[in-house]
Amino acid sequence: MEHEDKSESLQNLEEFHISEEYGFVLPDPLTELPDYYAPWMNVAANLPHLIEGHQLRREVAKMPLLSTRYLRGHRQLRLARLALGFITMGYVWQGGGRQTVKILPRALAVPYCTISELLDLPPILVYADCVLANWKKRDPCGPLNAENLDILFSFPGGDSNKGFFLVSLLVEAAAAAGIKAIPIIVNAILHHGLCSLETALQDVALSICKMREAFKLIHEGVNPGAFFRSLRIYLSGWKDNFLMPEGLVYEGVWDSPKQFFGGSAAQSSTLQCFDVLLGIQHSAAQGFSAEYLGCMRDYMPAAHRAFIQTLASGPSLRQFVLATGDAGLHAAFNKCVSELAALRSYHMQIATKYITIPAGRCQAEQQQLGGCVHEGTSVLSERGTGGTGFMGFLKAIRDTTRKAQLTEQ
Ligand SMILES: Nc1ccc(Cl)cc1-c1cn[nH]n1
Repeated sequence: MEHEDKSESLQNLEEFHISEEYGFVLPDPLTELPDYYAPWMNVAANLPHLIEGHQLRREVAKMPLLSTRYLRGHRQLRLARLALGFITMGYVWQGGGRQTVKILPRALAVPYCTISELLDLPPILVYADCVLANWKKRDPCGPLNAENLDILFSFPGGDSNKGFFLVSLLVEAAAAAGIKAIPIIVNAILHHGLCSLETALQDVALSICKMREAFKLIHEGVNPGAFFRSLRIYLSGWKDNFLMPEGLVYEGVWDSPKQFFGGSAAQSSTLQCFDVLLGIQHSAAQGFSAEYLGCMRDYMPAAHRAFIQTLASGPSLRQFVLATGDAGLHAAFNKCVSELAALRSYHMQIATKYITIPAGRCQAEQQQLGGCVHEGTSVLSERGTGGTGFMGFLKAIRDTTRKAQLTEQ
């Protein structure tokens, strides 16, 4: 397809399930399903209580095998997937990683895999579930801000769940203005609109700066110990995880166990979108494979994956800016790169506070008291929620981002 055609297809963000106001966030997620699905919704709504009371596995064993035929439309499918995803993670990790299970019962596995196939997403909780679709406004007419938001489902870990998922949501919402500028950028390249291009790049840079500002809310919203000891465990996956070396059997779906990565910020379409826009290509780095980021696209909603792929196959912004030799465009492009690098540096600071430092304390406890509750999950203390060598991963992508600056003309 010629660049012109691609530009046309990128102009209509709605076609890619992207909202001008919310970006990749699912606007106005549903909060209820038809009463037929009450067995799912009741368990998902009471997950922290059921897990802490060691009652979840018993409740799942009682769950009927429900048909997915009464689910209507994208939002009902997303809500059903969200509920089943939370229950699945709770079911697998309720022992904190020490008493893992090998089989997901069919009452969960069959509908979860059916819905996941319809949405072209893996049968494991992903960023698009727990961040992009796990929210509601307290006052529907009110603003999208921390005071007017709540989450739909939680794991054990108290209010830190709400803080973690809602701060991530606000980071994604801050990106909306930058994502909205992408079709303008592509159009400007194809029609040599240098002024509109410079303005659109300034919008992208400002949007990324606002993402970092939103990220700062994590300090008041999330307790490091609650995140490290609890929430993080429930976001873990069963691929490259020594606690579940073979993966998980999805009873009634596949005979052999399957492996899937845990939730990760690498599943954010926003970050991969800005990388593609700016021509930033990440390679292999300590603790994670080069194809990991590519693989994470399979953990994004299909329409968002398609947007990134269409953008990647379009004209190169980097080459265009270089070819113009325009100082204003050069500066605006580099401002986008420096803001993205600053966001990634900040992410490293947050990971240090919420994973590296608590992990060090946990290991010190192990040595002194002979038992840190997470000794069975020590591999995760070296890794982020997505099961990767997380600090090496974060540093590598931050450093690659920094190197993407256009050098002096
Ligand atoms: N913010 C997030 C939100 C959801 C999930 Cl699943 C993962 C993360 C994450 C992991 N590492 N940094 N952020």
